[in-house]
Amino acid sequence: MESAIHCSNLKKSYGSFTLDINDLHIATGTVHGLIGANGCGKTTTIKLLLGLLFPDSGDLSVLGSHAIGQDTEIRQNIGFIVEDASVPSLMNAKQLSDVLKQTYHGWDQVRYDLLLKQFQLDAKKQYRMYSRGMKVKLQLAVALSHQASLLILDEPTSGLDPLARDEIITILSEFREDESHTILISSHITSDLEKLCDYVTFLEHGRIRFTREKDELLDEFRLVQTTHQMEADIDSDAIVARRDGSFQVELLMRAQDVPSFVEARRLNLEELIILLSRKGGAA
Ligand SMILES: Nc1ncnc2c1ncn2[C@@H]1O[C@H](COP(=O)(O)OP(=O)(O)OP(=O)(O)O)[C@@H](O)[C@H]1O
Repeated sequence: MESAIHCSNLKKSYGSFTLDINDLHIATGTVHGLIGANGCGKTTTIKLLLGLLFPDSGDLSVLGSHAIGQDTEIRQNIGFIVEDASVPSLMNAKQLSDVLKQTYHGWDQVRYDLLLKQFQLDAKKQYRMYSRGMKVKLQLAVALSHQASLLILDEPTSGLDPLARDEIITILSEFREDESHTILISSHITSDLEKLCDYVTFLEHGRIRFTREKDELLDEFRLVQTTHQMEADIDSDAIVARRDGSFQVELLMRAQDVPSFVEARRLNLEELIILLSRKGGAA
C-alpha cells in the first residue's frame, strides 16, 4: 500500500525523554490512531510530521516530502490540529479566512462558512475569546476547507462536549470515505478512536509498543473474570495481563487460549489498552 506517512529511525530528545520511532507506516486511505499515556510522545510525533519540530536524526516522509517544514506545496494538502496552532489571538474567524484564502490554492469559502455555522462559531469573535472547544472546532473548519488529502490531528475531540465530539466523528468519517484521504489522529478518548480508526499505534515512553489493525487486535483478546480459586486451573503462561480485585480477578487472554470452563467477553479498545499497559501485557 502507498504510504501517506513513513518514518524510520526518527529521534527527538528533550532532556531524559527520547522519542524513538523505529518504523511507522501510514497507508494512504486509512485512519490511523496514535494512543499512549501522558508524555509518551504523541504531540512530539505530530509536530515532527508537520515540520513544526526538527528531528535530531532519522527520516520522515509526508505525502512524499522528506522536508515537510520547507515544502509549502505539500503543506497545501495537509490539514492539521495542534494545541498551540499559530492562529493570531486578536483575529476573528472571518479575518482568518481572508488570510487563508491567500495561503491555500484550494480554499473553499463556502465550505468554511458552512462549517462555522454547523459548529455555531461566531465569525466576528476574536480567537482569544473562544473556549478551548471552539478553538479546536475553528482549527478543524480550517483543516477541512482547503481540500487537504491528509489530516494530522492532535487531540481533536478533547475539550468537546459529547454532541460536538459525535459531530466531529461524523465529519471525519465522511472525509475518510474518499479513498485518497488519510487521517492520523491522536486522542485519549479511546472510544472516539475505536469508532474511526483502521489501525492503532500504541506509544510507550517514546517508543512504538505496537501498530495493529484495530479489528484484528480487538478480535485477538478476551477478558476473563473469574475467582482467585478458579484461576489456579488456568495455564499461567496463557495469561497476558491481569488485574486483581478483592473478590475476583480479571485476566487478559488470547481468544484461542481461553479454557471452556470460564466465561469470556470481548473488550473495547480502552479496556484492552489499559490491560496491555499493565506490566507484563504484550500485543
Ligand atoms: N518543548 C519542550 N521542551 C522540553 N520537553 C518537552 C517539550 N515538548 C515536549 N517535551 C517533553 O517530551 C515528552 C513528550 O511530550 P509530548 O507532548 O509529545 O507527549 P504526549 O504524548 O503528547 O502527552 P499528552 O498526552 O500529555 O499530551 C514529555 O516528557 C514532555 O515533557
